[in-house]
Amino acid sequence: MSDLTSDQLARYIDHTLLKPEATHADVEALIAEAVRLGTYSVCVSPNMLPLSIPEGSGLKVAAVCGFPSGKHLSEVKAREAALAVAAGADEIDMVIDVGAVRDGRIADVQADIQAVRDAVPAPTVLKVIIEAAALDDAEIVAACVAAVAASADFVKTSTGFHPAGGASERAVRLMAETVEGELGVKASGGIRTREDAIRMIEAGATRLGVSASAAVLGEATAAPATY
Ligand SMILES: O=C[C@H](O)COP(=O)(O)O
Repeated sequence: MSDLTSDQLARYIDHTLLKPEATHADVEALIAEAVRLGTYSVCVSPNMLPLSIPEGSGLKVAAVCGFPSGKHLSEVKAREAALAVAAGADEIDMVIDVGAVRDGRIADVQADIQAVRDAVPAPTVLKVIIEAAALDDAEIVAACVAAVAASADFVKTSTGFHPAGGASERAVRLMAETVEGELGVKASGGIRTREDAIRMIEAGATRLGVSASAAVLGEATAAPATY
């Protein structure tokens, strides 16, 4: 994997801007940078949709849902996801109720994911953010099993906003082992360098959520994550 070209690495990346203070001008700049870098998609907050994606660019649009706490009612998440798809989202990155996993209420977690899945069926891609840094190994496995059972398309490590931290190789490896190729694995949160990105892919990530994409693709340097 260390011999991936920057173009190949870019195709793993959801170029992400989820800061509360983001403006429409910031999102326009994100799109322009994504097209220039050749990333797979842009990932934005749902109220920034619809986006003006340059024709012929092939750039996909991802929107988050229940972000960042996951403590929204399932009906609210489902509606939020459906509205985002109606406004042009190809992919939905939803946050689960992390506390429900820690309570052992896995049936509730599965039902929450299923509510969103039912609201945005295929071909919309559904990613399930489990906030792995806030879970122990058994909880990570349980959350991934719930995502598989609810027919999600990806499990995703992190929102990038949790004080416990972002993606770790250990969590990515455990998530990849659990979903056994049935679902994709998205590593996100704290990926700041090409080396970080390659480590995540080698651990089993099939997609990366990155705000510092220019740095990861060798065009700049990024400040380290401050978890
Ligand atoms: O998935 C999205 C994350 O918010 C990206 O986190 P980051 O800003 O640490 O790259």
